[in-house]
Amino acid sequence: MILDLDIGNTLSKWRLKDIASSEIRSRGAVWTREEWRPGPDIPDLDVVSAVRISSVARRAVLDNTVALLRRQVGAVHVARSMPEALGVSCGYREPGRLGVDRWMGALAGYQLTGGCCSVDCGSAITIDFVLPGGRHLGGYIIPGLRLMKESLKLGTRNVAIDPDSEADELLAPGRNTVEAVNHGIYMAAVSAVNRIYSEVCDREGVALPLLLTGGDARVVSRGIRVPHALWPDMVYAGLEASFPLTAAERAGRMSGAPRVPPPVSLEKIRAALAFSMLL
Ligand SMILES: Nc1ncnc2c1ncn2[C@@H]1O[C@H](COP(=O)(O)OP(=O)(O)O)[C@@H](O)[C@H]1O
Ligand SMILES: CC(C)(COP(=O)(O)O)[C@@H](O)C(=O)NCCC(=O)O
Ligand SMILES: [K+]
Repeated sequence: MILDLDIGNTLSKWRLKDIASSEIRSRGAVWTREEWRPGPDIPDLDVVSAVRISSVARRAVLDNTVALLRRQVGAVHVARSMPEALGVSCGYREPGRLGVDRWMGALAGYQLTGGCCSVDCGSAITIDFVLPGGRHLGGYIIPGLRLMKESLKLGTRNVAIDPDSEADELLAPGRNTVEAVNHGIYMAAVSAVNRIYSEVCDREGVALPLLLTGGDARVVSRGIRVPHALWPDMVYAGLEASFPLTAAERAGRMSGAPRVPPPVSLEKIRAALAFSMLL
């Protein structure tokens, strides 16, 4: 089995993938802050022959995890942000400083679409752009939904936004503190994504496919006006592309890759942008 780890600042997600069939056998998540105690939510390492890790957690967390795994697993692959990989050139002046999750998303997104905007809605919401031809432009980082909520210190942090709530409900003015906070942070997030996407497509003169991933992607997706696709396993797909271990991966087929709707025309994006600037 292959153990894939996506270690974020909030949650450490894992999944077990069968090498022969390329099937995802099980998955789980543990809080990144906590020690990894053996338990139902930790994978059984005895069946694991290879591990692939994307980590943005503190260096110590990664080093401990790798040391623990290396004692029990033959091959441990640690992803790093690079100046260039799989046809993508990194837009950061210091490529090693780009979050590995963002780099994995850029690689997977480019492999699937040939150029895209990739949005990861996690502890932070990151928005990256890779142009057709593989030039990564760099991107944007804004606080994630939970961080925005906590920063308000209004004691509302444990009320998550229901991903299935009607989008227009979230547009309405809140009529109590929880609603006011949830509607406010939702509007902040979706307004930023819609505007950043439009501005960059306008500046670069190309309407890019839009991909969303991360724990809050479903909530944010409800407010994204332009056609887009949800890809929960997008960071994992970057690991598959970087360290292909199964026949399907070597054939460039990434697990859970969504059908990506064609973007609206550049003219429409520009018209909407101009209109929104008038308001
Ligand atoms: N099972 C879950 N437990 C806690 N938070 C979750 C869960 N599923 C989704 N979320 C939401 O997703 C966010 C974490 O998303 P994730 O992409 O895993 O973050 P990161 O990669 O930064 O650790 C949380 O802040 C929360 O809003
Ligand atoms: C911005 C991030 C914290 C987002 O991580 P996440 O929300 O997935 O936990 C992560 O990509 C990171 O640590 N980046 C390093 C700084 C940078 O990308 O510029
Ligand atoms: K993430």
